[in-house]
Amino acid sequence: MRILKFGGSSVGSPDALRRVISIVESKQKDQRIVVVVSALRGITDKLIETATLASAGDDSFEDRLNEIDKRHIDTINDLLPVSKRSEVITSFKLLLNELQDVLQGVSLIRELTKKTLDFIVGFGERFSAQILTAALQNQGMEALYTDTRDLIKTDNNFGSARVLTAQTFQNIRNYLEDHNENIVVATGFISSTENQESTTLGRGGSDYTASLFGAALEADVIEIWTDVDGLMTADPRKVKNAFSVEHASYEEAMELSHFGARVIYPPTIQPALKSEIPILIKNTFKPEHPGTQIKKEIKKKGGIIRGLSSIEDVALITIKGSGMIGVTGVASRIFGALAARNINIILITQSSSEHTITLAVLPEFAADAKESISEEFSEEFKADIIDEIRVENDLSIVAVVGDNMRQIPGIAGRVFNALGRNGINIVAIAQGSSERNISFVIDRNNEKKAMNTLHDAFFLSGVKTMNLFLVGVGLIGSTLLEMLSDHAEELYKEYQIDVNIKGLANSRQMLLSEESISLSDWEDHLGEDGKKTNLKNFVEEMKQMNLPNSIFVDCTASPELKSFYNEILSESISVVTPNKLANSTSQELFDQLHETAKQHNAAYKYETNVGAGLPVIGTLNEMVTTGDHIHKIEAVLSGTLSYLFNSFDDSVGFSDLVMKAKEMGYTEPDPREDLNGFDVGRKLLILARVSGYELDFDDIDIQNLVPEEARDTKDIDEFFEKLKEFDDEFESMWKAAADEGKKLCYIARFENGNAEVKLETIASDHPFYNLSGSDNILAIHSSNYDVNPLVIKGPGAGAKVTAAGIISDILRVANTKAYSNAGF
Ligand SMILES: NC(=O)c1ccc[n+]([C@@H]2O[C@H](COP(=O)([O-])OP(=O)(O)OC[C@H]3O[C@@H](n4cnc5c(N)ncnc54)[C@H](O)[C@@H]3O)[C@@H](O)[C@H]2O)c1
Ligand SMILES: N[C@@H](CCO)C(=O)O
Ligand code: NA
Repeated sequence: MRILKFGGSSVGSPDALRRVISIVESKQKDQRIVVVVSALRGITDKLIETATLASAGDDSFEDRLNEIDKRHIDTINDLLPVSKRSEVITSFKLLLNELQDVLQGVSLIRELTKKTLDFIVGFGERFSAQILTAALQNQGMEALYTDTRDLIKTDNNFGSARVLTAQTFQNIRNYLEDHNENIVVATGFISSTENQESTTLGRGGSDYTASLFGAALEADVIEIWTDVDGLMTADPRKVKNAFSVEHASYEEAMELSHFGARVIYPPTIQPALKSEIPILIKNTFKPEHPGTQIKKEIKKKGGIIRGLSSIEDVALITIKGSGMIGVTGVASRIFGALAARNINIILITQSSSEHTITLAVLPEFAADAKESISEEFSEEFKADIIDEIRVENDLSIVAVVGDNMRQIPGIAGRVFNALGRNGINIVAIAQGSSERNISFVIDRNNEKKAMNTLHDAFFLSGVKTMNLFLVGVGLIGSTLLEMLSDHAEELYKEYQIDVNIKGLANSRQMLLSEESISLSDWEDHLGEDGKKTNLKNFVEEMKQMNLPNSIFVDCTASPELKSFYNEILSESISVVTPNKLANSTSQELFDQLHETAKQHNAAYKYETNVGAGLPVIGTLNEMVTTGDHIHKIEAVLSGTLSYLFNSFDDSVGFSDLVMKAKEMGYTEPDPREDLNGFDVGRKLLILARVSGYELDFDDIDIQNLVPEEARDTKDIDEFFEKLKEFDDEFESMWKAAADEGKKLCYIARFENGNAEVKLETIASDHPFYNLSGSDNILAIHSSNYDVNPLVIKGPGAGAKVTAAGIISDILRVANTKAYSNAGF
């Protein structure tokens, strides 16, 4: 014996119904089956709406009724050949007339009791079961229409009646004995009292019906057919990466359902659980998918955590008082007081000192709950044993669920570590008494973020989803996007990192999107869907999106962005930047950004500030944190200037060479920044600060190579024109050096707190003499590198090397930030 239950979506359209028919056909061949059906999708709601309109005396309830009529007639016409229609249409119309009479009555007396509403909504299942029965018969199957109000008996708690199980089970067994049909088509959701008054089984009622049949008939399995692949690891509307689990225990399924997983509701499992009948969740639209099997004992495989669930909106009530210490029965008195008002406690925690008890309830019960507790403890209030009962709103509960959690220590630690790394503050924690769940209360606006963070941490076997917000899509920014696109697969395979672009901006337009922005046609997307750029709004929207593992990338050369970094880092959003301006203004800002990053578990990475992709900042950091002392740094830090002096000969003018450097992507957007030594000065300043020295830009002695007359040129074109006039001057400078077998070299030097950047003439025995192309070189003298300095050398400018350096920073953030799933 097998029970099959089809929910509203499975009988939502004639096409869906045809699928149901073929599933039923394949199952009934070698055994008897019970098919439980819900109303056609949307019909239950429509019936409620119709009844409500009628009770308000609004005649438009007739229109709704006509819609209900048409929907069913259309379904019948679509499913059955003309010759078979009249019989089922006749019985449908009879039912519809009955419904119309009741509605008319409701409309006349302007009153809709729960009892009447139960009677009215029950029509949905009666309609659908009749139609399905006729359609199965039409395919040559032996199907029997069954009105379950004759079998399932309840008390008279209309709206959500309690089942009288013994009598119900007996009725079901007798019924199946008295009939021979191979397929029993039963109306889900509906039942009746012993006086034959219609009742309904409440939320998830049709599942309950199926479960009752299963238990009564000791079925081999209860199959719940729906429109998803089974019980999911999390609500897929909240967690994009959620997937269906193959197995779950009854308890796990209930814990997950308790917190709102919509596939199955707790009471519906009870009868099956008691009789240990397996439940199979299947997808009507993908019958080949294995779905989820729910049974008593599940093999201890497939992870510790079964799933995550959440309640989006709860209120927290905290009862505080020193007098509660050691007083027994406080908790049970609270339970009693709330139970007396039918208030369900979702979660309860007690601080270890027992000074406070915190409990969560649905927000609509908060005021009532506070009142009932105040009344219960009025004496204690007077005696100052209890000082305060506080209500907090706009909170969510997230629960991590899994049977195996009991045996494995440290799950709670992992949970809170992952949340902490994403700046999610926890208001209260409770380990369920079953030890199958750890629940915690957080701000409501962090719910989705927390779910995604934990899902990544526990289910994605190491895959880290990084969310990027990129401002600046010029040379470096667009090269970064191109490289991310080219290497996406590799990043995923080799590093288990999934990079998603969630925001883009240039100086004109900006675009933020919950859907990841395509790496291949971001340009069109930004152009077509972008809004006018406003950095404040960009940052605000990014914060609102509140995604886990977010990184803000500044690929502009603009001084504007640095003022947002601190705010961004305080939101636990990491910052990765090739833009040097934040680190090279005040020492105060430099210190503040590092401090904020530390405080909020965010990363602040700027390896490409110096030497593009060369590992300069990382190396210095490593040296300093391992206790080394940096004494002196001597370096060539400008890719542009290195290139200019390495490539100079008499075949090309200096200004043309600068133009070439710009075309090669070595220069700053404004090449005057390279030639005036500011770019190098900034880099030296950053190196000194990273080495632990306090220094300001003004402390650096900088030699400006831009001729006086070309400094205040109004734009870059005019600058190049002016610069041309000095080609001869630069050439003779170069010639003078070359004649002596020497080279020009723009050197940055930091020693004993003194910093200078200037053009020098170096001989062939100088270690910097053999540089080529855009090479940078650094000689770092420290306590550990005493005799010979540590030398770092290589290409120090260019779009590709810089973008690669930014990707390395992103990988570093991913590795420190997203909590990987290694070992679980
Ligand atoms: N070229 C290199 O080798 C190299 C190496 C290391 C670091 N960098 C740094 O990379 C950064 C980017 O350089 P680039 O050559 O790509 O510059 P670019 O001029 O080509 O691009 C800058 C981008 O930033 C945008 N932008 C500018 N101001 C903005 C604002 N206020 N708001 C929003 N968007 C704004 C522009 O629209 C453009 O998309 C610079 O800070 C540079 O110092 C470059
Ligand atoms: N304009 C810079 C880019 C690297 O920061 C240079 O030439 O070195
Ligand atoms: Na670097």
